[in-house]
Amino acid sequence: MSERIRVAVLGAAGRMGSTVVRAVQDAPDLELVAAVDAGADLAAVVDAGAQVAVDFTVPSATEGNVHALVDAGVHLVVGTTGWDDDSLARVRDHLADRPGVGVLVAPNFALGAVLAMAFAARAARWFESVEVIELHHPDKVDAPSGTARHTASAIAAARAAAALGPVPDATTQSLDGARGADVDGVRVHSVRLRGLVAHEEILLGNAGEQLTIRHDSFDRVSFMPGVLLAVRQVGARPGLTVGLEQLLDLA
Ligand SMILES: NC(=O)C1=CN([C@@H]2O[C@H](COP(=O)(O)OP(=O)(O)OC[C@H]3O[C@@H](n4cnc5c(N)ncnc54)[C@H](O)[C@@H]3O)[C@@H](O)[C@H]2O)C=CC1
Ligand SMILES: O=C(O)C1=N[C@H](C(=O)O)C[C@H](O)C1
Repeated sequence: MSERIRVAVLGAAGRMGSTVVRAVQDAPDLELVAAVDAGADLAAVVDAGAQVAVDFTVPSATEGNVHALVDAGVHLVVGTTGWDDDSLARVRDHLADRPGVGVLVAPNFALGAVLAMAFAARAARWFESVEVIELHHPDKVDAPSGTARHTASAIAAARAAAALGPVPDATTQSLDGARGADVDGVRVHSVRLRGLVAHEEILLGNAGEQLTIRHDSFDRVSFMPGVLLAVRQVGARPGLTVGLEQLLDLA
């Protein structure tokens, strides 16, 4: 058997990080060499000889982790949310000075969620109306979800490419937030409910018909095949890759 990929997990005590630790330990071609959480020195990751680090931390920490480990020549798989065009551009610029290092940032590693986003973007040009609803556990720290932002942006881009006008909406809000957040002209609604894990619905409407695309992650194991795929491939993808769809022939 060829050499195992040496993997570090950042945020290892968290809901996702602890699930990734188990998945890496169970994968015969991967070796867990470091599992760190808040307060740990990232030098431990480098000293352990990690080739790939997986980051499931918090939006306020993830970009700093990425820059520090890119400097050390470690490839990164990032699932933490909070990324925007500016922070992604900073990583892209940094990677231009570190040829050979790869960073993959994906808002959702569940294969069904990635497919739902792709289907929604494909369908968007054929519908007058569209709204996105994301539903999560109440311990989630951010809203809207990274997945919902990514979904809405892709839908907006597809609508723009098809020269569709704005989504019709004659409503005046009598209470702020009643119509959800506006992501590139697409309304996004966030539900937080005990018992949920991670769910998304894309509603597409035309006169007399509705298409609903829904994805449910009932358990965090749903994210693991995508995370492990990214760990295995990121070293062969220098530069910045955004979205697991890039690895699934869906982009
Ligand atoms: N891309 C995807 O498929 C998914 C992404 N997520 C995202 O992953 C992130 C983590 O989610 P959860 O695991 O539910 O959160 P969590 O709160 O359970 O875990 C976060 C962990 O990161 C640790 N942490 C904080 N700062 C750190 C630092 N500087 N270095 C190392 N560890 C640090 C915390 O102590 C905690 O243990 C969120 O942004 C969430 O939206 C969650 C599920 C799937
Ligand atoms: O915090 C979560 O749980 C999740 N976060 C990601 C997001 O914000 O899109 C992915 C998934 O929805 C679970």
